[in-house]
Amino acid sequence: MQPLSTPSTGTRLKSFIGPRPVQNQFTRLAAPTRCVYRPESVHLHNAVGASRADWQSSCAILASNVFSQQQPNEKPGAGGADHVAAVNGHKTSIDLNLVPINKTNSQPPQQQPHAPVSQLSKPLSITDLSPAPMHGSTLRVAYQGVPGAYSEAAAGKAYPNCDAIPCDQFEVAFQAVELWIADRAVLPVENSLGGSIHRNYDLLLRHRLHIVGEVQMPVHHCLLALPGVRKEYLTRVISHPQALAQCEHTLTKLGLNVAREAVDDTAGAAEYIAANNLRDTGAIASARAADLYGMQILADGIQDDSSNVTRFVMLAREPIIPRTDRPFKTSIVFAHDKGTGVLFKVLSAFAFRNISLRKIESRPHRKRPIRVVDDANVGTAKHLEYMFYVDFEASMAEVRAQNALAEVQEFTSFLRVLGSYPMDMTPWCPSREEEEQD
Ligand SMILES: O=C(O)C(=O)C[C@]1(C(=O)O)C=C[C@@H](O)C=C1
Repeated sequence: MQPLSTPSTGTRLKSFIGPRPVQNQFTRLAAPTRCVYRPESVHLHNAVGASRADWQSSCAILASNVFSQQQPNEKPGAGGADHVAAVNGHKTSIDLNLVPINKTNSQPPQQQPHAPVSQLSKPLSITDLSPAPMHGSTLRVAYQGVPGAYSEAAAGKAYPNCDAIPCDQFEVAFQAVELWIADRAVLPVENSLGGSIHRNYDLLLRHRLHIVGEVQMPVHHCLLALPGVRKEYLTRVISHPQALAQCEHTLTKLGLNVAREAVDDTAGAAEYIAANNLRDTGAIASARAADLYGMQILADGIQDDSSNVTRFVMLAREPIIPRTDRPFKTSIVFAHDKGTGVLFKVLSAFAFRNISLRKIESRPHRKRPIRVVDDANVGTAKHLEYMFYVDFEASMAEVRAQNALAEVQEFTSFLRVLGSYPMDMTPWCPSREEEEQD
């Protein structure tokens, strides 16, 4: 991909979190578009504190899609709602009036209550998942970092030929989409070596964007320095904290006696060294960053594991219509007030429907960090409260997923669907190191 910069700003977007300056590039850009578009920005799902009724209506909207998507012979997962009611002793989704399961599944196709196939609009195609931008030009995709960052490459993989818009913080990328400066954001959520990028989990909850896709990218790190600098001259190595974590052991094995310092992004580290002519400092970044900022590669493939991969999510203002003709993943976040075995019950809502869970993450509940528990015999105890993020392998267009969520709703005080989106099924690409060995 050619070097990209913000088409409209020519520079990286900066945050205006906290007191806003009277005028800067960001506010100048944001103000007119915000007035025009904000009222039209309708969201199916709600942020923290959303009522149950709101969520139910969101779920009902998603549920209505199932009638145009569901194949006549599709059944919910083995051990459907009836089975769950018997095992868990909780109400099934039939009581919640979300999906009339019995009718849908027991009647022959011609008697089903939903629209006949002939009445359906034309089949959805891949372009429905990545609709053309409203303004009719190239899709604008916000990412965190500067050109040469892995996130920029992920934006290019998710949306080939997009205009990638560099942002100096994750939160700015969220804001860029919310304020219509960008059409999408592509942000990292987890890495095979470094684990979850918690900041983005927290931001997903604080903002109202929807996950509309995911891409997984092999991450191949290099140790960069200014031309002529040798490894022995380095006293520190700077990079994104995830990149430092992913190369921790290799840096030691290289015999580098260096301080490790975290900066905002990998390519930004290379840019900083070049801009300040720092001959004692190395950067962990991509080979493309070396090209862009005139750095030399001192060591190639320095990640601790050659199968180092980062998963990115694509975010948009509106959700996509979930489908059943390809593997989908759904991401939810929930909290519960109290109760015994709530987590077990929630997870069993998926297990009994044969829905595989891909990931569970818990984060401290910002609004209620601590709960005081009165226990007459023992005294007052304090528990941390958590938000739970779960990714499961099913589409919200599937009856079994809707029923699972209807049941989860019974146990939780807050539930939000972050997105139902196609899974990245791209065959694994070996890293350059592995290719060379073949
Ligand atoms: O700094 C970058 O280049 C990024 O794109 C960020 C980021 C991350 O946040 O995890 C992305 C992929 C790699 O895992 C390392 C860093």
